Parts: sequence; structure tokens; C-alpha cells
Amino acid sequence: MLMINAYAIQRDLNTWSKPTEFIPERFVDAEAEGGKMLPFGMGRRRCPGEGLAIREVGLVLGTLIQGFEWRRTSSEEVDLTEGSGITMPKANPLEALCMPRQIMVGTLSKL
Ligand code: HEM
Repeated sequence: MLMINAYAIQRDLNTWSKPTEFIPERFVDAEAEGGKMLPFGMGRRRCPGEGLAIREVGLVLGTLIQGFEWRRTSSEEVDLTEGSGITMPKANPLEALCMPRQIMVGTLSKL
């Protein structure tokens, strides 16, 4: 079995500028730097659910943003420290406040 170290590859300073910084713009264009990211693996055993996953993530995130107002629980930045584990969990769980957007209250109350 061949396993690649995606964690190290995706932090390689020869490939990424400021690899540990949150710069979502690098993923806007598949030709840009973000096109080098490997969240679904590579080769014959590459994740077959990639197409579904990409659509699902966009749909879920869009729905949460459309339906709710989101706030941090304090004025401090969200702690993005990495925990240990295969799926790279956060060290500390994310806590956030959410309120239904006024325009969505009618729809949400019917669910
Ligand atoms: C954000 C969501 C997802 C991520 C980040 C992800 C990531 C991965 C990765 C990294 C692998 C290993 C690839 C390799 O060995 O090179 C994998 C394998 C796999 N994924 Fe996903 N995946 C996601 C969602 C899904 C979904 C939605 C499905 C199915 C509906 C799925 C089905 C599979 C299967 C069956 C394999 C094993 C493929 C094989 O061993 O031949 N994944 N996935």
C-alpha cells in the first residue's frame, strides 16, 4: 500500500504561499494555488464520492448561511488549533450562536 503525506504536501512552502493562513481566495480558480489541494486523495483509489461531497458541502453551508445569522460566542477569534486524529479534528469544539433569519422564520417553523 502506498500512502502519501497529504498533510505535509499541503503545507509545503515550495508549493503554497503562507500555507497555514486562511486565504479562501486561493481556491476560487482551479488553475490557482488551491487547485493543488488533495482533499479527496489521488489515483485509482481517489474518493469516488468527490462530486457528491462538493455539492453537499456547498448546499449545506449555503443553507446554514441562508437560514441563520451566525455570531461568535465572544469577541475573540475562533480557535482553529488542530487536534490529533486521522480526520484532523479541531482541538476545541466550535461554539457559535445562531438565530433564524427573520425572512426564514415562517419556513423554519413549518418544519
Ligand atoms: C468532504 C467529503 C469527503 C472527503 C474529504 C473525502 C475524502 C476521501 C479520501 C481522502 C479518500 C481516500 C482516497 C485515497 O485513498 O487516495 C476517500 C475514499 C473514499 N471515499 Fe470519500 N470523501 C468525502 C466524501 C465521500 C462521499 C460523500 C462518499 C460516498 C457517497 C465517499 C466515498 C468514498 C469511498 C467509497 C472511498 C474509498 C475508495 C477506494 O478505496 O477505492 N466519500 N475519501
